[in-house]
Amino acid sequence: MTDVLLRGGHPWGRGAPADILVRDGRIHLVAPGVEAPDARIVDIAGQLVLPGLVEAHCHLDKTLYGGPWVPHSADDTLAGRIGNDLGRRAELGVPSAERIGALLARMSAAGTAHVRTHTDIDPQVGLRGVEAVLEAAASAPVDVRQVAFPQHGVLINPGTAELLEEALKSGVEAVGGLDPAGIDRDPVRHLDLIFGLTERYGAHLDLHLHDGGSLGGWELELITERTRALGLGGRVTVSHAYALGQLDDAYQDRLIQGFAEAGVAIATAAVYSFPVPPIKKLRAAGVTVACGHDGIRDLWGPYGSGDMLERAMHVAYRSTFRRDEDIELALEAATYGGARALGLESYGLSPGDRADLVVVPCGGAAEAVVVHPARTLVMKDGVVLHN
Ligand SMILES: Nc1ccnc(=O)[nH]1
Repeated sequence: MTDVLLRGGHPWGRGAPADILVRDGRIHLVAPGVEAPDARIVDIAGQLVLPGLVEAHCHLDKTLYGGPWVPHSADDTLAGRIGNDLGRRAELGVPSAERIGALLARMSAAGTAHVRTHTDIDPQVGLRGVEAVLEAAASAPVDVRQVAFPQHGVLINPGTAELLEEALKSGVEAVGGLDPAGIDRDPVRHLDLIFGLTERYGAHLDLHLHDGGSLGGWELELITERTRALGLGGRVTVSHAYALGQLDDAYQDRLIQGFAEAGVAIATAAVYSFPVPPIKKLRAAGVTVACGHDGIRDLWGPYGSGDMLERAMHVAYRSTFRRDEDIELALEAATYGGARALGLESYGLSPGDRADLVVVPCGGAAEAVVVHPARTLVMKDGVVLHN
């Protein structure tokens, strides 16, 4: 593999420009004035270099991306969306490895290097979604990790718990959950079940929590307690966590302190009208914050482009961030935060890290988020994919 020398860019966070020499899929050297006569040289003077973007919450298996436009047909309730999804997915050919592949290609072109996707598991679809994602991921220049996701409930949907376990046995790396109270009606049993699977299979856990207000707050307490008691810090993520943004400051602060101590991460998609979790407070307390698109052009909603810089803009905008240092927090969620939530190793812009890189014609992080211009260069494991 030929060495690649990215000349004159600004690696994010370094301040001064530096050349980046890439060798054998890794960052070999980051320094000014690197000489590498045998390397392929790419001049990126004055441009910003970011580590590969991390899509930490999406639903690849549900996507209609790459196919004809499908007008949105669900009503405006969670139950309505779930019912519409169940009723129409077969007719629309969901899950489709071809559609998933089209979306992964788009994500990669926009600089996404790592994806965590929640794949529906239920007695009707079985593990077909898992298989479709695996098939598409096998030929995509993106690392894809799946969450076995009980979209249609666990306790209320007999056979689902067994399928979750089967998915973990087959190598799916994380187990999911869904509104232990609002959907499954028994939060303690739901959480004990999915935490039990997490522990038994050495898995990660990433749970959807739409339940709002004090009910959601109480569920966040139960999640924190279990994470702490089982020593699963760093392996547990709560996705959405709308409740966090709805609670009073004192309760919010208590929950956030608990996440920091127990090692619970928060993933947000900054969706529609629900409050975004308080990212500044979470980060100030040392809690990992990740972000993602949620559904991209599927039966749950028509939006989403696959571009994580654009998604970071939505996160920043919905967080009412205006200052550069605040907007940068959204980019942090789309990069290092996501990497921590997913447990990625060798992620970053230092020698020894995997050479997953994105270059944008911007002076800094905030501009990259707000403008999210076309990518100058995308590199995955040392291979230039797009330049
Ligand atoms: N926001 C969501 C997307 C898909 N499934 C869910 O349960 N929630």
